[in-house]
Amino acid sequence: MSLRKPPLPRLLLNNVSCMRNAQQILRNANVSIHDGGALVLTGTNGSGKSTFLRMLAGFSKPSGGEILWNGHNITESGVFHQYKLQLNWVSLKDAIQDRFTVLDNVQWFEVLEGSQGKSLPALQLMGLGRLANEKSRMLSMGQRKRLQLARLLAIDRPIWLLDEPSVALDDDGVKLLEYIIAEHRKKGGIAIVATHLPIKIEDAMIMRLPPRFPRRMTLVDMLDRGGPI
Ligand SMILES: Nc1ncnc2c1ncn2[C@@H]1O[C@H](COP(=O)(O)OP(=O)(O)OP(=O)(O)O)[C@@H](O)[C@H]1O
Repeated sequence: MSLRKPPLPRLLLNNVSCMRNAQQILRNANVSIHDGGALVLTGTNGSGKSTFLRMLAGFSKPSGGEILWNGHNITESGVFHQYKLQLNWVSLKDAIQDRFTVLDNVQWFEVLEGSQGKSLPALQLMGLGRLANEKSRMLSMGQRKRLQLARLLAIDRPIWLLDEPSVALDDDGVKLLEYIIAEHRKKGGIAIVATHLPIKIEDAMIMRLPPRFPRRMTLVDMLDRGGPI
């Protein structure tokens, strides 16, 4: 009989609670994420998905409990310094400089990371190869999102925090997103995805955040009932 201990989860949320504007978003959550794992956050608009991701990125502290990376609390300054280098973040703010080329907008991040040679292949995979030398202001919303996803590939960090990564993507774009998440996980990477759109992520843990406010009748309900507005 083996007495070997099971491996530590790479990320562990230990009894974590989270507040925003003095309102509870998350209460006593316990989640373990191992290498290759995925967590999908769902919930209505304003339920706190982005807030939760920001907390995981260390931009805010849990109001209770602790977030452990390799068993260490990420809010400790020595740990945070290492932890933040593991993260790759896609948010609705795309940090794209319109006057730079598409390639520059990826390469700049790659250079900061101290690597080279991955930006163009990443853009090609995301279907933007032929636009690489165009100014970024030429890009459509979906193409801007594809550029953000190319950055994920060019920088190649193990923990991906993706806030609504499929917004503005067409069907092919969503398939590419699903593909790169699956490939990232095969290499042992972790994907944490906040979304209210369906994205196929195999064997993902799903965490549904409760609505922050009691639901009142909305315009959509009134239209469904066919009643007067
Ligand atoms: N910059 C901010 N300052 C103060 N409060 C904020 C800020 N951004 C969001 N909030 C509040 O925090 C709550 C959670 O917002 P959050 O953006 O985390 O929700 P979400 O689930 O990601 O929403 P959505 O689906 O609309 O993107 C919201 O109800 C909002 O009122």
